[in-house]
Amino acid sequence: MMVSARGVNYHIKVWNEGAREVIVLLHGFTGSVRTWETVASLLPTTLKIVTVDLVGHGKTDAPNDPSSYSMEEQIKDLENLFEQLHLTTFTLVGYSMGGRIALSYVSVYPKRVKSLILESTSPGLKTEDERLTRRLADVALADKIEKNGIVSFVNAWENIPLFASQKKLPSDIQKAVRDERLAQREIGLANSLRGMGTGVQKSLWDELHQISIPVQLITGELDEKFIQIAEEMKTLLQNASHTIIPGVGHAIHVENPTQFATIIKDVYQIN
Ligand SMILES: C=C(O[C@H]1C=C[C@H](C(=O)CCC(=O)O)[C@@H](C(=O)O)[C@@H]1O)C(=O)O
Repeated sequence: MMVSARGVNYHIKVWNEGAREVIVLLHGFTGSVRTWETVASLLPTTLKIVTVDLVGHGKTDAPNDPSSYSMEEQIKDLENLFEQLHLTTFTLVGYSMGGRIALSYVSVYPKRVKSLILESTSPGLKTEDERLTRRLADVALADKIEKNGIVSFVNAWENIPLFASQKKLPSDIQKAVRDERLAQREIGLANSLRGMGTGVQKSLWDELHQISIPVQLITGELDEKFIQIAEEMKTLLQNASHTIIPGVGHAIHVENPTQFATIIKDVYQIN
């Protein structure tokens, strides 16, 4: 379905519409609702699964103005969408960029979220120096995406060290990830980096202690950088656990969807 917020038309996919318990899943950079198809197929029909193509991604509009992609505008849109969809309470799941958005959403709009599951993500960067350096890198990448096109970008992106562990996956799974990325629009990815890249968003490190709901931090054993980030986040959050999934890297839901689905089912005490 398409739902409009602030004049941005969002594509939303829902499984099990009539179910009572609700979970909302937010994909990462270069992702879409397709990200969650395998995990959704492993979850029970008693769980309503709501997935959103974030601004500039999937079938959601990709505005030309980078300011439409700010974290503040994205979480405001999500609140608008959740209101329109009558989602009163749910568990919110975010992968990577989607995790940064989930954390940002909860920090501003806490009332709907019963618990958080954060996969391979961060609360932003602590210092202005780090943010400036990252902003420059992300803007350069954004310009490169627009100059060289989506195929060139995906060829490079799928080969960054963060995704090395995905090379051992079956070719059909690797192809599904690649096809999902190739289906993106250059303007959408470029403006996503410019508007809500890791270096653009404000740091939430000093706000983590205010989050009282249960937070499950999940990282892959092969993803050292985000293991360390999760370990530090855990010390600052009021009610957090950190699970390291053996033998996988950054995209746990891609590399071990069964384990990822089990973590979700455990939240709802579903066997
Ligand atoms: C490379 C780094 O940061 C990027 C990596 C992961 C994030 C993401 O959402 C990627 C999802 C995917 O392609 O599977 C992305 C983000 O948070 O926006 C980061 O730009 C890094 O080393 O931090």
